[in-house]
Amino acid sequence: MTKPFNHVAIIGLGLIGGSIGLATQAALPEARVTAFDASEDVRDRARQIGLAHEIMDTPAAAVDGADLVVLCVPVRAMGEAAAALKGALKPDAIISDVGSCKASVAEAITAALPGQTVIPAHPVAGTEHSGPDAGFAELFRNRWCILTPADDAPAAAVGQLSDFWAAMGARVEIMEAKHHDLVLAVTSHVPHLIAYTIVGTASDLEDVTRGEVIKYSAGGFRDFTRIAASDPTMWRDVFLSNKEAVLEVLQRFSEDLSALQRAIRWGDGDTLFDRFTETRAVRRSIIEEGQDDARPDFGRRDHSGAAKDQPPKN
Ligand SMILES: NC(=O)c1ccc[n+]([C@@H]2O[C@H](COP(=O)([O-])OP(=O)(O)OC[C@H]3O[C@@H](n4cnc5c(N)ncnc54)[C@H](O)[C@@H]3O)[C@@H](O)[C@H]2O)c1
Ligand SMILES: O=C(O)C(=O)C[C@]1(C(=O)O)C=C[C@@H](O)C=C1
Repeated sequence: MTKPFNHVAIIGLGLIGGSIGLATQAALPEARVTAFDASEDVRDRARQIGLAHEIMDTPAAAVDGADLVVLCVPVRAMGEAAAALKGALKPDAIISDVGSCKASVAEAITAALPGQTVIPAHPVAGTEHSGPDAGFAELFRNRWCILTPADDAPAAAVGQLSDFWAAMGARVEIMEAKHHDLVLAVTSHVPHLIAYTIVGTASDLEDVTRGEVIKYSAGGFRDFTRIAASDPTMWRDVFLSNKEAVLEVLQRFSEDLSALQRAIRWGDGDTLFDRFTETRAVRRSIIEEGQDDARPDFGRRDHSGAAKDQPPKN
């Protein structure tokens, strides 16, 4: 176990920043937690619900004296958020982030803060909700947090950040940034694009079906609508920042979709049956790994902060 951080500063107090604020106060009671958000409304709300010990009105005040700074803003705002900290940081402060893609974010933060130790991270945990009221302390429990340090990153700093995320309840993995971006394009980014597409297509078809699409939506379509309700700013930024990997995975996806289309056209039941058998096995292995708690009702909070539902047992 490395030395825990004495003072954690959070920039951006939405779902992820707010959850880190709550989880840090719960898991590391000795640490001081300060924060800043660019929106005055968010800062006011964050003070009311206690997302940090102190919410400051400037980014410089929030990071003053901090030994860990976590940037929790949309990925294309990371460079600007980092630049706003210039001159206000302790020289030995570790700068991290939670962005959903890593190569472009690492580049932007490192360019904005030359000479500072930057260790990018991505907690692979979230919901379709955003904003300060969406945060909850248990979000990271038993979920992966992927760190993508540069080759020359100080091992002690990587160890300290790993221990911080372990204290948040996460399982920590180290990965190369470009590899992270390809893996997440497959497991998170393209699935979101597919959800946005099918829900958009169904909504366009409403003209033809006169309200029946929404009325009879159940099961599969409902699951897609949950994902397609995710924050537009966050996801616009993810697709534009992880363009190369997303386009590569989409190319493969459209070839596979064409193969299924062809099987349907030619009545090739074996191809369909074999594919669906393979995909069922993927689902079962995810459940066996215990990675199935991001489902629709798990982790939602009512206004008192109490959990509404627990994950159903499989
Ligand atoms: N939502 C998820 O499921 C999820 C999961 C893992 C990682 N992430 C990543 O976490 C980051 C934050 O996502 P979120 O879901 O918490 O978003 P969110 O919309 O809930 O919160 C983002 C906050 O950042 C603030 N902000 C924007 N620009 C700023 C700036 N320059 N300085 C200070 N504050 C600024 C906004 O006012 C907002 O309150 C993103 O990079 C996203 O890719 C999201
Ligand atoms: O559970 C959800 O709603 C999510 O979308 C979470 C999810 C994901 O795709 O797994 C979304 C983006 C993040 O970068 C990490 C996690």
